[in-house]
Amino acid sequence: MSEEIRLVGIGKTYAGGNAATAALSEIDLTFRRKEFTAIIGASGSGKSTLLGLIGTLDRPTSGRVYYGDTDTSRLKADRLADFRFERVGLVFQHFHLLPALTAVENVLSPFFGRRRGDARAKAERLLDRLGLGAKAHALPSQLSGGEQQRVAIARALVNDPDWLLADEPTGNLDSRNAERFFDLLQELKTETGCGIILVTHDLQLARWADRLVEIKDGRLVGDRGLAGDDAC
Ligand SMILES: Nc1ncnc2c1ncn2[C@@H]1O[C@H](COP(=O)(O)OP(=O)(O)OP(=O)(O)O)[C@@H](O)[C@H]1O
Repeated sequence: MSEEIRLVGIGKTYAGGNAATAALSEIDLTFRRKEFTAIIGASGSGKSTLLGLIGTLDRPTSGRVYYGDTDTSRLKADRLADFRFERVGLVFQHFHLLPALTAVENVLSPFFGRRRGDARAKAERLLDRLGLGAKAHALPSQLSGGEQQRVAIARALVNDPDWLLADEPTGNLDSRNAERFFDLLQELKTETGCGIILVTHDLQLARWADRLVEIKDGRLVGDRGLAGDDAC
Protein backbone atom coordinates (compact mmCIF):
# COMPACT_ATOMS: atom_id res chain seq x y z
CA MET A 1 0.00 0.00 0.00
CA SER A 2 1.49 3.35 -0.88
CA GLU A 3 -1.16 5.78 0.22
CA GLU A 4 -0.28 9.33 1.12
CA ILE A 5 -1.61 11.41 3.97
CA ARG A 6 -3.09 14.65 2.66
CA LEU A 7 -4.06 17.58 4.83
CA VAL A 8 -6.31 20.00 2.99
CA GLY A 9 -7.16 23.43 4.38
CA ILE A 10 -6.66 22.35 7.98
CA GLY A 11 -7.57 24.69 10.81
CA LYS A 12 -7.88 23.98 14.51
CA THR A 13 -9.35 26.32 17.09
CA TYR A 14 -9.56 25.41 20.75
CA ALA A 15 -12.54 26.88 22.56
CA GLY A 16 -11.48 28.53 25.81
CA GLY A 17 -13.33 30.38 28.60
CA ASN A 18 -13.23 33.92 27.21
CA ALA A 19 -10.88 33.51 24.29
CA ALA A 20 -10.57 30.82 21.65
CA THR A 21 -7.07 29.81 20.52
CA ALA A 22 -6.48 29.44 16.81
CA ALA A 23 -3.80 26.73 17.07
CA LEU A 24 -3.57 26.01 13.31
CA SER A 25 -4.73 27.83 10.17
CA GLU A 26 -4.82 26.96 6.48
CA ILE A 27 -2.44 24.03 6.53
CA ASP A 28 -2.03 22.09 3.28
CA LEU A 29 0.52 19.27 3.42
CA THR A 30 1.10 15.87 1.85
CA PHE A 31 3.13 13.14 3.53
CA ARG A 32 4.54 10.19 1.61
CA ARG A 33 5.53 6.70 2.70
CA LYS A 34 9.29 6.03 2.86
CA GLU A 35 9.84 9.65 3.80
CA PHE A 36 11.04 10.92 7.16
CA THR A 37 9.60 14.34 7.92
CA ALA A 38 10.52 16.46 10.92
CA ILE A 39 8.01 19.10 12.00
CA ILE A 40 9.77 21.91 13.79
CA GLY A 41 8.69 25.17 15.38
CA ALA A 42 8.82 27.12 18.63
CA SER A 43 6.93 26.06 21.74
CA GLY A 44 3.21 26.71 21.25
CA SER A 45 3.49 26.98 17.46
CA GLY A 46 1.04 24.10 16.92
CA LYS A 47 3.30 21.07 16.30
CA SER A 48 1.57 18.65 18.69
CA THR A 49 -1.84 19.81 17.55
CA LEU A 50 -0.80 19.12 13.97
CA LEU A 51 0.53 15.65 14.83
CA GLY A 52 -2.71 14.82 16.67
CA LEU A 53 -4.71 15.76 13.58
CA ILE A 54 -2.41 13.80 11.25
CA GLY A 55 -2.80 10.78 13.55
CA THR A 56 -6.61 11.19 13.64
CA LEU A 57 -6.53 11.47 17.44
CA ASP A 58 -8.34 14.76 17.13
CA ARG A 59 -10.53 16.26 14.44
CA PRO A 60 -9.82 19.58 12.72
CA THR A 61 -12.17 22.56 13.08
CA SER A 62 -11.92 23.04 9.33
CA GLY A 63 -10.41 21.12 6.43
CA ARG A 64 -9.92 17.40 5.85
CA VAL A 65 -7.35 14.70 6.54
CA TYR A 66 -7.16 12.02 3.85
CA TYR A 67 -5.34 8.69 3.99
CA GLY A 68 -5.21 7.81 0.30
CA ASP A 69 -8.83 8.15 -0.82
CA THR A 70 -10.25 7.85 2.67
CA ASP A 71 -11.61 11.08 4.12
CA THR A 72 -11.06 10.36 7.82
CA SER A 73 -13.66 12.98 8.83
CA ARG A 74 -16.30 10.62 7.46
CA LEU A 75 -15.31 7.73 9.73
CA LYS A 76 -17.26 7.23 12.95
CA ALA A 77 -15.25 7.02 16.18
CA ASP A 78 -15.09 3.18 16.48
CA ARG A 79 -14.23 2.72 12.80
CA LEU A 80 -11.63 5.47 13.14
CA ALA A 81 -10.01 3.66 16.10
CA ASP A 82 -9.66 0.48 13.98
CA PHE A 83 -8.42 2.53 11.04
CA ARG A 84 -5.75 4.12 13.26
CA PHE A 85 -4.76 0.78 14.79
CA GLU A 86 -4.20 -0.69 11.33
CA ARG A 87 -2.10 2.18 10.02
CA VAL A 88 -0.54 4.37 12.65
CA GLY A 89 1.99 3.92 15.45
CA LEU A 90 2.13 6.80 17.92
CA VAL A 91 4.85 7.84 20.34
CA PHE A 92 3.94 10.66 22.73
CA GLN A 93 5.98 12.94 24.94
CA HIS A 94 4.41 11.18 27.92
CA PHE A 95 4.57 7.47 27.36
CA HIS A 96 1.31 6.39 29.05
CA LEU A 97 2.58 2.93 29.95
CA LEU A 98 0.18 0.73 31.92
CA PRO A 99 1.78 0.40 35.39
CA ALA A 100 0.57 -3.13 36.16
CA LEU A 101 1.94 -4.60 32.92
CA THR A 102 5.50 -5.64 32.17
CA ALA A 103 7.49 -4.01 29.38
CA VAL A 104 6.64 -6.73 26.86
CA GLU A 105 2.97 -6.72 27.88
CA ASN A 106 2.90 -2.95 27.40
CA VAL A 107 4.36 -3.38 23.93
CA LEU A 108 1.54 -5.85 23.19
CA SER A 109 -1.18 -3.67 24.73
CA PRO A 110 -2.47 -2.25 21.39
CA PHE A 111 -3.57 -5.82 20.59
CA PHE A 112 -5.88 -6.20 23.59
CA GLY A 113 -9.14 -7.60 22.27
CA ARG A 114 -7.60 -8.23 18.84
CA ARG A 115 -5.87 -11.17 17.18
CA ARG A 116 -2.20 -11.15 18.06
CA GLY A 117 -0.65 -13.66 15.68
CA ASP A 118 3.10 -13.80 16.33
CA ALA A 119 3.16 -10.35 17.93
CA ARG A 120 4.85 -11.55 21.11
CA ALA A 121 7.99 -12.63 19.26
CA LYS A 122 7.91 -9.32 17.39
CA ALA A 123 7.56 -7.41 20.69
CA GLU A 124 10.55 -9.22 22.18
CA ARG A 125 12.61 -8.58 19.05
CA LEU A 126 11.81 -4.87 19.13
CA LEU A 127 12.71 -4.56 22.81
CA ASP A 128 15.95 -6.33 22.03
CA ARG A 129 16.77 -3.95 19.20
CA LEU A 130 16.08 -1.02 21.48
CA GLY A 131 18.53 -2.42 24.05
CA LEU A 132 15.85 -3.63 26.46
CA GLY A 133 15.97 -7.40 25.94
CA ALA A 134 16.96 -8.00 29.55
CA LYS A 135 14.14 -5.79 30.87
CA ALA A 136 11.26 -7.33 28.95
CA HIS A 137 9.62 -8.56 32.15
CA ALA A 138 10.19 -5.47 34.28
CA LEU A 139 7.32 -3.23 35.34
CA PRO A 140 7.38 0.44 34.27
CA SER A 141 8.12 1.46 37.88
CA GLN A 142 11.34 -0.59 37.64
CA LEU A 143 12.47 1.21 34.49
CA SER A 144 14.20 4.56 34.01
CA GLY A 145 12.47 7.35 32.04
CA GLY A 146 14.54 6.57 28.95
CA GLU A 147 13.78 2.84 29.22
CA GLN A 148 10.07 3.58 29.54
CA GLN A 149 10.30 5.76 26.47
CA ARG A 150 11.88 2.90 24.52
CA VAL A 151 9.05 0.60 25.60
CA ALA A 152 6.62 3.20 24.22
CA ILE A 153 8.59 3.28 20.96
CA ALA A 154 8.44 -0.55 20.67
CA ARG A 155 4.69 -0.40 21.37
CA ALA A 156 4.23 2.05 18.49
CA LEU A 157 6.12 -0.26 16.13
CA VAL A 158 4.73 -3.66 17.11
CA ASN A 159 1.86 -3.50 14.64
CA ASP A 160 4.11 -2.75 11.63
CA PRO A 161 2.42 0.59 11.06
CA ASP A 162 2.38 2.30 7.67
CA TRP A 163 3.04 5.51 9.55
CA LEU A 164 5.03 6.26 12.67
CA LEU A 165 4.09 9.55 14.34
CA ALA A 166 6.27 10.69 17.19
CA ASP A 167 6.12 13.74 19.45
CA GLU A 168 9.56 14.57 20.91
CA PRO A 169 10.33 10.83 21.12
CA THR A 170 13.91 11.17 22.27
CA GLY A 171 13.31 13.65 25.08
CA ASN A 172 14.39 11.15 27.74
CA LEU A 173 17.08 9.32 25.79
CA ASP A 174 20.83 9.76 26.09
CA SER A 175 22.75 10.24 22.85
CA ARG A 176 23.53 6.51 22.44
CA ASN A 177 19.91 5.48 22.73
CA ALA A 178 18.71 8.39 20.61
CA GLU A 179 21.10 7.15 17.92
CA ARG A 180 19.76 3.60 18.30
CA PHE A 181 16.25 4.96 17.83
CA PHE A 182 17.18 6.88 14.68
CA ASP A 183 18.99 3.82 13.29
CA LEU A 184 15.80 1.84 13.84
CA LEU A 185 13.81 4.53 12.02
CA GLN A 186 16.12 4.39 9.02
CA GLU A 187 15.79 0.59 8.94
CA LEU A 188 12.02 0.84 9.23
CA LYS A 189 11.89 3.23 6.34
CA THR A 190 13.90 1.02 4.04
CA GLU A 191 12.61 -2.37 5.24
CA THR A 192 8.90 -1.62 5.58
CA GLY A 193 8.44 1.61 3.64
CA CYS A 194 6.98 3.21 6.74
CA GLY A 195 6.38 6.96 6.59
CA ILE A 196 7.82 8.77 9.61
CA ILE A 197 6.58 12.09 10.95
CA LEU A 198 8.38 13.42 13.97
CA VAL A 199 7.74 16.57 15.99
CA THR A 200 10.73 18.18 17.62
CA HIS A 201 12.05 21.55 18.63
CA ASP A 202 15.58 20.16 18.43
CA LEU A 203 17.22 21.11 15.15
CA GLN A 204 20.03 18.61 15.72
CA LEU A 205 17.48 15.78 15.70
CA ALA A 206 15.70 17.26 12.71
CA ARG A 207 18.90 16.74 10.70
CA TRP A 208 18.12 13.02 10.57
CA ALA A 209 15.02 13.74 8.50
CA ASP A 210 14.56 13.83 4.71
CA ARG A 211 12.24 16.78 4.92
CA LEU A 212 11.72 19.69 7.25
CA VAL A 213 8.29 21.24 7.78
CA GLU A 214 8.24 24.42 9.83
CA ILE A 215 5.26 25.79 11.73
CA LYS A 216 5.08 29.28 13.16
CA ASP A 217 2.06 30.66 15.02
CA GLY A 218 -0.08 27.86 13.61
CA ARG A 219 0.89 28.45 10.01
CA LEU A 220 3.11 26.59 7.61
CA VAL A 221 6.20 28.75 7.02
CA GLY A 222 8.67 26.24 5.57
CA ASP A 223 8.71 22.92 3.74
CA ARG A 224 11.97 21.71 2.26
CA GLY A 225 13.91 18.60 1.51
CA LEU A 226 17.16 17.94 3.34
CA ALA A 227 20.17 16.50 1.63
CA GLY A 228 22.86 15.13 3.90
CA ASP A 229 24.81 17.60 5.95
CA ASP A 230 23.51 20.85 4.57
CA ALA A 231 20.43 20.43 6.71
CA CYS A 232 19.29 23.30 8.93
N1 LIG B 1 -6.42 21.31 24.62
C1 LIG B 1 -6.13 22.60 24.41
N2 LIG B 1 -6.99 23.57 24.79
C2 LIG B 1 -6.71 24.88 24.55
N3 LIG B 1 -5.60 25.33 23.94
C3 LIG B 1 -4.71 24.40 23.54
C4 LIG B 1 -4.92 22.99 23.76
N4 LIG B 1 -3.85 22.32 23.26
C5 LIG B 1 -3.01 23.25 22.76
N5 LIG B 1 -3.52 24.50 22.93
C6 LIG B 1 -2.93 25.76 22.46
O1 LIG B 1 -2.71 25.63 21.07
C7 LIG B 1 -1.45 26.21 20.69
C8 LIG B 1 -0.57 25.14 20.03
O2 LIG B 1 -0.22 24.16 21.00
P1 LIG B 1 0.66 22.87 20.65
O3 LIG B 1 0.69 22.01 21.87
O4 LIG B 1 0.16 22.28 19.41
O5 LIG B 1 2.08 23.53 20.39
P2 LIG B 1 3.54 22.86 20.26
O6 LIG B 1 4.20 23.55 19.13
O7 LIG B 1 3.40 21.39 20.19
O8 LIG B 1 4.21 23.28 21.64
P3 LIG B 1 5.39 22.56 22.53
O9 LIG B 1 6.63 22.54 21.65
O10 LIG B 1 5.53 23.49 23.69
O11 LIG B 1 4.90 21.19 22.90
C9 LIG B 1 -0.87 26.80 21.97
O12 LIG B 1 -1.21 28.17 22.01
C10 LIG B 1 -1.55 26.03 23.07
O13 LIG B 1 -1.66 26.82 24.23
